[in-house]
Amino acid sequence: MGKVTATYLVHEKKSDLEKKAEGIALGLTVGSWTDLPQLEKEQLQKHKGIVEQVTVLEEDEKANEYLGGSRKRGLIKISYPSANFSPDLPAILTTVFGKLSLDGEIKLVDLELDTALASHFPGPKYGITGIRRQLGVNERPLVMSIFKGVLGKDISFFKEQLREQALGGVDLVKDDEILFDNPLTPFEERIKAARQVLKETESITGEKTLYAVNVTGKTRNLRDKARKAVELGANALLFNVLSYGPDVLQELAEDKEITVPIMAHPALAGASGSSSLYGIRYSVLLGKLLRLAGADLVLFPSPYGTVALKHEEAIGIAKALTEQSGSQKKVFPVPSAGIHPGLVPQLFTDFGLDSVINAGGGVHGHPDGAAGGAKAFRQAVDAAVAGISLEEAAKANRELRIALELWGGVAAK
Ligand SMILES: CSCCC(=O)C(=O)COP(=O)(O)O
Ligand SMILES: [Mg+2]
Repeated sequence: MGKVTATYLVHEKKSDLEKKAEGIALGLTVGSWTDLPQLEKEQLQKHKGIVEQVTVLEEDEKANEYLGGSRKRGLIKISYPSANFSPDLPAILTTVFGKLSLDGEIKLVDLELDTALASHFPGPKYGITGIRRQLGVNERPLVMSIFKGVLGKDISFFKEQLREQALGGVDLVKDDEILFDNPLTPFEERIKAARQVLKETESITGEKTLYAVNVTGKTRNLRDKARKAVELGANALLFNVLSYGPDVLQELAEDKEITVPIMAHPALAGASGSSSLYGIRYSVLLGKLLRLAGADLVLFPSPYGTVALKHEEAIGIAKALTEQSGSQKKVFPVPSAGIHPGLVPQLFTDFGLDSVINAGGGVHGHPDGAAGGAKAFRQAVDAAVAGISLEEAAKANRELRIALELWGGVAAK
């Protein structure tokens, strides 16, 4: 019989951790157990949660101080039989962390699906290899930029900004996640305009650029909107996955007519992932779950910029996206937020060749404009891959030199 196994970090005031674990395993499955007649116990056996492991950890002084008293701390691992739920993310999440997420100091820190259950989640359609194949770029991290300041501007502004970014040499350009359908830059117009601009820039640079259009609006319209985007020539989609739920992403990712990579934005993730006591660990929320749901690229805050995650958390997300996981394709990690060319060597050290360097302000804020900003990033990436320091590379690369003068450089640790 198949199963899903969840690991929780608990800070427990009252019971010992073994008792707590047994309470969860029963409470989330068959409920009360001990008072039932033998026959009923046997019938329920196949539905009962199993406590797989309880690991007692040292108490955390900071957590105790915050919670106002001593707490037993530990990891509890419980498996839930597949007989209890249908093979979809809403059912799995409700089983392992539905009511439980409301029950005191408990955080979901890992989730493992056995092979039978995982077979219901094909994962990314394209992943790292598929996207590299589309772009014809294999030897370096990709560079992505973000439209900025488009709100209140019309389609000619959008086209000009796209042209600059693409001429500077970025591999992908994405809408900002806060750009929704609007009269000045309507969804379909953006796609058509991008198609025309990127055809022109490719004829100049010889390089392909993907544009990820933000698929937004009511859930009931998303699939048709995404299909229409593809029909109009969109070559990637951006999706605010947590505003809708991972199952909605899965619906888009598995649709046979949606034949372009999907980029997942982490908007709202902090509400579930930022606490050390509650919620869902980022490596599960933005890593495992989004890979299961079929994201081809996942954005998350890097450890360095304006909105920063702890180093181990950012690495944990990237690991969940890229480690071997059955037959699922690997997903591009996109560490983001406040990124400038001076951070590239450190990002390359942390996230490696198979990652995407992504920036908005760090491209548009360049004194030479977005084209200069994009060039500075490409120069920094080439230097990092060649093992040349940014200072050395800046001697021969004007745009990089200007960027370093403005934002500084950070030597990789
Ligand atoms: C919080 S990760 C997503 C990054 C993002 O959407 C963004 O707009 C970053 O812009 P920046 O100017 O900080 O590069
Ligand atoms: Mg943004």
